[in-house]
Amino acid sequence: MRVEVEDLVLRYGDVTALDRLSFTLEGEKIHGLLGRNGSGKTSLLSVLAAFRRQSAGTVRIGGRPVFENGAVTRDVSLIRDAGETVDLGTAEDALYFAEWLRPRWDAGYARSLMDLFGLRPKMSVKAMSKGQRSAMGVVVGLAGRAPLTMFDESYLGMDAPSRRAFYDALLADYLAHPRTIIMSTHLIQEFGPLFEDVLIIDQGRLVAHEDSETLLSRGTEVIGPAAHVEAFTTGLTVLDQRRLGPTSSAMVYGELDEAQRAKAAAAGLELGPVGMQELFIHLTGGSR
Ligand SMILES: Nc1ncnc2c1ncn2[C@@H]1O[C@H](COP(=O)(O)OP(=O)(O)OP(=O)(O)O)[C@@H](O)[C@H]1O
Repeated sequence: MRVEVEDLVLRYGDVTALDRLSFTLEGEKIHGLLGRNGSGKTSLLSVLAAFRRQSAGTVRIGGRPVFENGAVTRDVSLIRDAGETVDLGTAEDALYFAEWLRPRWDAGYARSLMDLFGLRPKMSVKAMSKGQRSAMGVVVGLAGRAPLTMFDESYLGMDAPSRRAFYDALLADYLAHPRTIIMSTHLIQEFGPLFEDVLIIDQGRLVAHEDSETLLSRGTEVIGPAAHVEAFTTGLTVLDQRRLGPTSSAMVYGELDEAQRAKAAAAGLELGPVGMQELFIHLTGGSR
């Protein structure tokens, strides 16, 4: 599902939550949406799902405007952090309601996901714990198979085994039924390996949009004798530096060319990868 966002602005009174965002998502991929608290992730997903109308700019999904357009919103699903179910009735009622709203609903798959997360059909939705509500949301999001499916920190309250189950189920179902998935998360180390493409926003603006491989290739860890590390990294963007006795390690940002790699090898330096989380911290300005 093609998602085109152009000069998107969303204001809440005096607060500009999205500030002229532009990007295009193409093909069926799992996209990671990363940003610090208050950076505008929920605001962006809410506009894509037509829960909110933008203040300015355009949003097209599958080439069509999304707001108040039932033909498009049927194909779009946003699961927010506390799940996406009404507080009335039982889990079974919630599934019935979800099926009614979602044309690609797979009832058998929904039942098997309920089992996976230990949810019983007769459970009252109101009495569910935070993690159970999130799991219920994940069931609705996955079994709905919407061509554009978005999860906004949908795992909140879920324990580590349940999050792992969500990760595995999402990946398996995406491979069996490719679709466009956007997932916002603060758990970058945990969910980062799922992302083929990453969008990073900060204060309502886009600071990076790249495939994960390219993004990761911009960071390198340089390890070796302190004086050699220092000489090698002079003039480079150093994100972080640590020293342990005579050895030092520096994290540098920016792709290294062949000549630089050869120079590092000649100086006895080891070059290694940097994690997505470190790059994210750098791109969004470190501590404020
Ligand atoms: N209903 C609202 N009314 C007024 N301001 C709002 C409203 N919702 C969000 N904001 C503001 O808009 C900005 C973006 O908020 P948003 O919830 O989109 O961020 P987020 O990236 O999802 O944050 P988090 O990671 O903390 O969930 C923030 O400054 C927030 O205070």
